[in-house]
Amino acid sequence: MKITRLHTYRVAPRWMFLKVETDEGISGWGEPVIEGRARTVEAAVHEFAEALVGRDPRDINDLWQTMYRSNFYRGGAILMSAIAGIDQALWDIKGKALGVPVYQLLGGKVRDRMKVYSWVGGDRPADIVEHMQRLMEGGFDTFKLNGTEEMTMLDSPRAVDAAVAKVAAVHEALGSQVSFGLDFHGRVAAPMAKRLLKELEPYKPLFVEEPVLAEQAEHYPRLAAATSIPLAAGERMYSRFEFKRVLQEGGISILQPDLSHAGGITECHKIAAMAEAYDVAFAPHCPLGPVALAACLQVDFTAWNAVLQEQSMGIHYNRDAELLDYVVNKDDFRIEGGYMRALPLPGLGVEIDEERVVHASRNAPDWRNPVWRHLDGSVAEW
Ligand SMILES: O=C(O)C(=O)C[C@@H](O)[C@H](O)CO
Ligand SMILES: [Mg+2]
Repeated sequence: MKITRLHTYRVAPRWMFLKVETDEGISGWGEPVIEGRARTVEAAVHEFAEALVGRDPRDINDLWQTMYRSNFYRGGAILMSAIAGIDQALWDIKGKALGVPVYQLLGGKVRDRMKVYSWVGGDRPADIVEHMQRLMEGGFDTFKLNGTEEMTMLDSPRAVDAAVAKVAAVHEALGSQVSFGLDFHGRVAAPMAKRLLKELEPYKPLFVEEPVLAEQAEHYPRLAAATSIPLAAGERMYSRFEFKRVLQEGGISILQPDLSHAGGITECHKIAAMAEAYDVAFAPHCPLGPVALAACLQVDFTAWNAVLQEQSMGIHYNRDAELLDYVVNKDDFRIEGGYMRALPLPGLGVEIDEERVVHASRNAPDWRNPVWRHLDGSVAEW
């Protein structure tokens, strides 16, 4: 079997799909994208394509190592996202060629269903309790929300109180009916993170995500020593070689690699195993589309330490298109009691509506993340 062509399709809301075609009529889908830099990742995918066309797509390990190591300058968000989407498509092809879902190729399932959570509250957390109550009717009991809005490096007790008050309102209204993670989203500097974590302790958040920016990872152990709240991170780390340092230094209890940013199934399956060796949980980041989610689930069902899966249905980023819009069988991602089942079809297990993808790619938006500013006019972490 040989790879013949790679097609990329940028689509709303801010995703990109990759279709890898072969000379045997089997095609595989991937989702290589960095939110806000889709065109840059697209260029990287097509540069990788130069060395992929003509190769056997089933040689996944050699293709992964070659894509990674053939670049003197390697790693990082763009190249690892391009490799991630290509890797997903290669696994999709291999599973389809063998007639089995990817989780079978990774050794089979360790669980019957996978716990998922939903975002609430948007960029500036609001109407959180009502939003959670609506989603609880659909079976969700686990959520994630942004922990703060803009926060300066030395913000006022008033700003801390405002952030904590939103969480206190959830705790007062819903108590132990729900679990929720708080995403600090890298908006908080270390001094403020320490104060916020202390003030949030009484409300027992399930975890605090990106308590500081990934480039401030040396603070994770110090922050963890000051709180009982499990700390989570990973969406802005892109390979085993970054995650190994976080595991060695400690402080992070939940690793959240993104299967469309951290090298794909091949890499994240290894990251999950590394995390397990350090007694660290695995909870893939996935605010993206159906191919990314399918790839996550394939790994989730084979990783004993997989605890939670993010999915983007209803997320505040999904303007103009939703997760199921590009999926033929909407039932693929059915949520029952807050859980998803394994995808039984061969490959990644999801059938992409190619006609819908091609149509949507004709007027794809160039999504950019907001640029926030503090009151003094300086740029704020979004
Ligand atoms: O889902 C999450 O945990 C996020 O932090 C959202 C962020 O990753 C945006 O997708 C960036 O554009
Ligand atoms: Mg996040």
